[in-house]
Amino acid sequence: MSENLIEVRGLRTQFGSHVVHDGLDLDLRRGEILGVVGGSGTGKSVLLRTIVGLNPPAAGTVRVFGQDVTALHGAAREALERRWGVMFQGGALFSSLTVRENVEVPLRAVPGLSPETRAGLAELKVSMAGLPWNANDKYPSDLSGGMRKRAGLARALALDPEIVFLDEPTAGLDPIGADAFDRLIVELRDAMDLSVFLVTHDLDTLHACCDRVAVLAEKRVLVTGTMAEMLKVDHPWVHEYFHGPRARAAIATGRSKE
Ligand SMILES: Nc1ncnc2c1ncn2[C@@H]1O[C@H](COP(=O)(O)OP(=O)(O)OP(=O)(O)O)[C@@H](O)[C@H]1O
Repeated sequence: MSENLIEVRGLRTQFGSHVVHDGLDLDLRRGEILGVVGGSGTGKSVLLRTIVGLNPPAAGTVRVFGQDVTALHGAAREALERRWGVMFQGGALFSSLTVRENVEVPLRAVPGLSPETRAGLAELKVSMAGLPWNANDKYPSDLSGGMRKRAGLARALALDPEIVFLDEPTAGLDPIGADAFDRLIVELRDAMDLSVFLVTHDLDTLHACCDRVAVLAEKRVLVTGTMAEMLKVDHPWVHEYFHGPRARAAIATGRSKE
């Protein structure tokens, strides 16, 4: 059985009296691309933010690489954070920095890197994210939405992470751009031995990339499994999502892993 890099157990998250998650369990296995889906507002982004320690849970445990995220502080916490990269929705780039400088931000935490080495490493990640050489000196405002997402991905890869968190990477992309991004995710997973936590609404992405899917509903992970297993789940939202017209269109494109 493969090792779990992330283990969430009995998670409760809430804002005031608004309970977002209650009794949520989730695993991310080493080497897999896990798609996290659910209706709008079911707490996919909050779950991502909670796992990376940006949102303290009200109850439950979040273990990443076997360590309790909420219990670590200082240097131990920073060391853990260096083992993952996050691509937030919209890229979350610094608008006053060029693409290269944005990717250099996480590298500044690495002691002993000369400015030239840091710039070289950043340029390598920009290239791995599929951006042309001349993108390095551009500002986020000079880039298309798809290029901004690739720049956000390059920054997430800056420290050679073991886990990458992607929040709706294909949202807002045209179908060709989204297709290319899906392929890039799989290529990078294979090339860099990544494990990927991927929040998405995009059924094409689930078909093209994901080894397993976790469905958020009723404040928890209602079901986890392969796409084939999702088709057999007898729950109204899950059935509608995986059998609706968009699901049929995604299957018809023939990009399915299976
Ligand atoms: N900082 C916050 N303060 C208060 N409520 C919040 C905060 N962040 C998120 N929420 C609420 O938590 C719920 C889940 O939000 P979240 O963004 O995780 O949903 P989502 O499943 O990612 O939605 P979508 O698919 O629309 O992006 C929403 O009702 C949202 O309003």
